[in-house]
Amino acid sequence: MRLHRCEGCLAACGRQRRPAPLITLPRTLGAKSKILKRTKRSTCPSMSKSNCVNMAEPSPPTPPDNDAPPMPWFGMDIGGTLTKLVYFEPRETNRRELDKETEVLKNIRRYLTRNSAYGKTGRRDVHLQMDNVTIRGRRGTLHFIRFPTSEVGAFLQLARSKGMADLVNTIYATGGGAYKFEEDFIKEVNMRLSKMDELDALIAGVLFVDGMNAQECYYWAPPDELPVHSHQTSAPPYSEVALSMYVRKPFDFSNPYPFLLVNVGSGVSVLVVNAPNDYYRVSGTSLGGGTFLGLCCLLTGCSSFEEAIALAAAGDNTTVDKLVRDIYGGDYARFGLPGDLVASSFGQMCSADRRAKVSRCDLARATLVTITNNIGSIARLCASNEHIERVVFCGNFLRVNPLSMKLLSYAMSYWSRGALKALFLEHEGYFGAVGCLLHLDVKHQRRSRHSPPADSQADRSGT
Ligand SMILES: Nc1ncnc2c1ncn2[C@@H]1O[C@H](COP(=O)(O)OP(=O)(O)OP(=O)(O)O)[C@@H](O)[C@H]1O
Ligand SMILES: CC(C)(CO)[C@@H](O)C(=O)NCCC(=O)O
Repeated sequence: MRLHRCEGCLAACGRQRRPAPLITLPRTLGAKSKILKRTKRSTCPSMSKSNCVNMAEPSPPTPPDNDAPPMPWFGMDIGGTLTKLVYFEPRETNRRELDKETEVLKNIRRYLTRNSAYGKTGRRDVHLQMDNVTIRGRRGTLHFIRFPTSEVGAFLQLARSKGMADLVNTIYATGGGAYKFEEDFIKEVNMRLSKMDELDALIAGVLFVDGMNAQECYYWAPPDELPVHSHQTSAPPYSEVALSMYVRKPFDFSNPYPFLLVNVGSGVSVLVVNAPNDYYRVSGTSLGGGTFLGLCCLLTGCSSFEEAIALAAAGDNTTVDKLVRDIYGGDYARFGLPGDLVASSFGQMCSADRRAKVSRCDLARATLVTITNNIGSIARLCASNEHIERVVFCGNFLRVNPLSMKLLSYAMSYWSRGALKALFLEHEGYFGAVGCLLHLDVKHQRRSRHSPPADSQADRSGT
């Protein structure tokens, strides 16, 4: 069993990560989520606590699937900032593959699974690895790899040097980069990109991963779980002191609909999800993770997301922002605006004196708070317009960023007087790539079995 490492988590959570239970990928996306939901609630014995412990027991052998697409299986999400690659490593090699398995395939597997860093910027998120996943009757491990999209050229060179191009002629890809870099893939490594819509892939990935990992969905709350607006503490409820008390708790997402999905990537998309194949994009904002990082680089001279987050964690936004009390001298009680609330983000920075005194950490913190609160406000308005109570935040902006998660949790709860719940997902920014990997299954199936087109958004996507 792997010990969960909550990267960047302020509190060392030290909880044990359970191996993912055995799930069979169903035939269509529509059926898939229904089956996953049913499985998670009742029919899959491995989902119960005792059975999850039993996952260490030997599982039945994987049935041979002569119809499966050839290995290696990848799903790729080429986003505005980061490219995410999900690799399925089969546990056993079937007879057909034993005959056929080339040195190249073995080398690729070894290279991907024995390293956690690739070149200068590629990283495998080992703590997110999912063991004992079953896709198309094949049991194996999902590996999660990311690199900056600006390094796609280096990735293509690596793919060529590892001989991947000789083995794989089609990569299943999503995200804007699947369109933008299509010709580069053909020119550089003679690989075709089979494209899937990024929001279809995102939802398919969220439902699949949540179905496999009982601990996927969680929330942050004060230890006593009292609604945040009823707290009577000396410190403002959104201060460092109050937020540092928040603890992470698992949330049972087995009955998810409807929910609002807020994907905070470079930009932000807000989706209303009513059912696996019934969703729409209700809103979005260009003020997202890319804005946070871009502004932080400009204002502080930092050069990485991790550095920006570390600066923000050590900063104080009240030296940068203008608070209600800076304007009113206290609360604006008539309309319920506490004195500690930010009245104007960066509102102090018009003063030359204050600019001279401000620190890099404070600037990073104010940038984080500004972007996070804006996303929170948009999400809250969308949720109340759509009469939705559960707001699920995902995307890599939340990576190693518990501060934003806690701020969002506080804001959702406070401004809705406890009606809205902010939820988070462990595999943050990888769902699009997972959705793509599943699409590989659906597409191959359709090609090989001549089955009628599945009634799913994924199947209507521009592939
Ligand atoms: N190592 C990192 N390098 C750069 N940005 C990072 C990193 N880790 C987290 N981030 C944050 O994640 C954001 C990108 O998130 P994500 O990968 O979900 O979106 P994307 O797919 O690149 O963008 P979009 O969906 O808008 O095309 C960045 O803008 C940044 O705020
Ligand atoms: C353009 C996408 C969908 C690319 O992932 C994303 O960055 C986004 O949703 N941006 C916000 C665009 C808007 O203002 O609605």
